[in-house]
Amino acid sequence: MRAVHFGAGNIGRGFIGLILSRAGYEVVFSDVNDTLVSELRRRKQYTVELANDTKDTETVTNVTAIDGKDAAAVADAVDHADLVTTAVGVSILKHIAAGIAEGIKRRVERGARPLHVIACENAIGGSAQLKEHVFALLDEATRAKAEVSVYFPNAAVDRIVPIQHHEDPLHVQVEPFYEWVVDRSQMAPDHKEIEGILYVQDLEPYIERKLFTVNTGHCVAAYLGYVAGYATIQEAMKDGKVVDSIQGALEETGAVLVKRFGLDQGEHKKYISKILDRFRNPNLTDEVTRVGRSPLRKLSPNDRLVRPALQAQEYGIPTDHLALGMAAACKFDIAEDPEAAELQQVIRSEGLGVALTRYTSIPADHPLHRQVLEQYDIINS
Ligand SMILES: NC(=O)c1ccc[n+]([C@@H]2O[C@H](COP(=O)([O-])OP(=O)(O)OC[C@H]3O[C@@H](n4cnc5c(N)ncnc54)[C@H](O)[C@@H]3O)[C@@H](O)[C@H]2O)c1
Ligand SMILES: O=P(O)(O)OC[C@@H](O)[C@@H](O)[C@H](O)[C@H](O)CO
Repeated sequence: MRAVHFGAGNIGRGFIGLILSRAGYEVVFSDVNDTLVSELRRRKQYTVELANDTKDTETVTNVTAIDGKDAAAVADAVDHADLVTTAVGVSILKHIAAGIAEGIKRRVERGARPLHVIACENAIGGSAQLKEHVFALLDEATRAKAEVSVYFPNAAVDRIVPIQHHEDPLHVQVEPFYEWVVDRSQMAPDHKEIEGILYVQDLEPYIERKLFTVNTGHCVAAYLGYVAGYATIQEAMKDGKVVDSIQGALEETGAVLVKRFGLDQGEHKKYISKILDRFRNPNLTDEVTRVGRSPLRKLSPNDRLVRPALQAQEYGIPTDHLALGMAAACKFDIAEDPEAAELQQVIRSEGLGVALTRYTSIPADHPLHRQVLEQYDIINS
């Protein structure tokens, strides 16, 4: 069994590759980072260390890599894969679509077995987005055949994996917790189950609970942490004021989630508290620049701040803390982050109100828009 995984980065090596290798797959990573590719090809294994007191370490074996820039190699790998997964970043999905499309074309021509393609990105409908990019590149006849032989089940993935700073470029330190949930209703009827994946009939509550709790809380920690001058999430979590704001934001998203999905309030409270403990993990060093990265994506209408805030507004649930998170995102001034640089440039040249409407799609006359401007003024005062 061979899995082709796009993205040999932090979550690719530290989570997806590990689970697939444990389940008996040969894992072929496709990446554009030459060092990662050549080291994976040479050593065919790497180590994953848990961020616990005993630093438990596991060797992940039966792995190799191909150069993601080599279109022929990528298409060939997809053609001969039993499973395709990705963890490249949702905005990169369009760049890997051509290789996947070419591989699918060849599979369809030779009548290959059904294939699952699972995007393991932080987004609602990540695999569906990838499917759209891929199918746009197929001719009508191939599309019709792929429609019944290539499945793109959506997924939710949860494991905190910071930027790595080790001498060994393949070694990766991860938090002990993990959760990988896949939408069974979008899979081939006779699909094989992989140990380590939770298959569910309806992914919506899982992905929204994850994105609007773990990722909402995380980005509020990163943006407020940045504003307060902290370099890491762990430092920010020692500031009671920052923690109160995260807690407030998660109470707001929590009220939405409880209402939307009928979650048990007490259970959800425990879920929030477990997540705050994960952020505090003293064995991790997770930079606010990583967790806050790509603020335009994080401020986009379907992402972790705006979507739950708009839902909260509809339900009459307060949104002060989510608005504070959005305002703090607008203060995230990291020159090396192209989205942060763009946001700052637009705020400087056209003003916060214009920037906010452009990137969040919140109309200027919406109460949430006003609330974000107010919170921004409070931060500045
Ligand atoms: N790190 C985490 O804690 C975490 C947890 C859950 C989900 N995620 C999600 O997983 C995805 C990856 O995040 P990450 O933290 O591992 O990022 P990362 O930057 O460590 O890894 C991304 C990898 O993709 C590679 N890549 C870029 N363009 C490519 C291309 N065209 N073809 C093949 N590979 C390409 C990069 O070289 C890099 O190695 C994101 O969507 C992120 O939201 C991350
Ligand atoms: O990967 P992003 O940029 O969508 O979000 C940054 C972090 O919040 C994220 O990577 C978390 O560490 C992860 O989602 C935990 O499961």
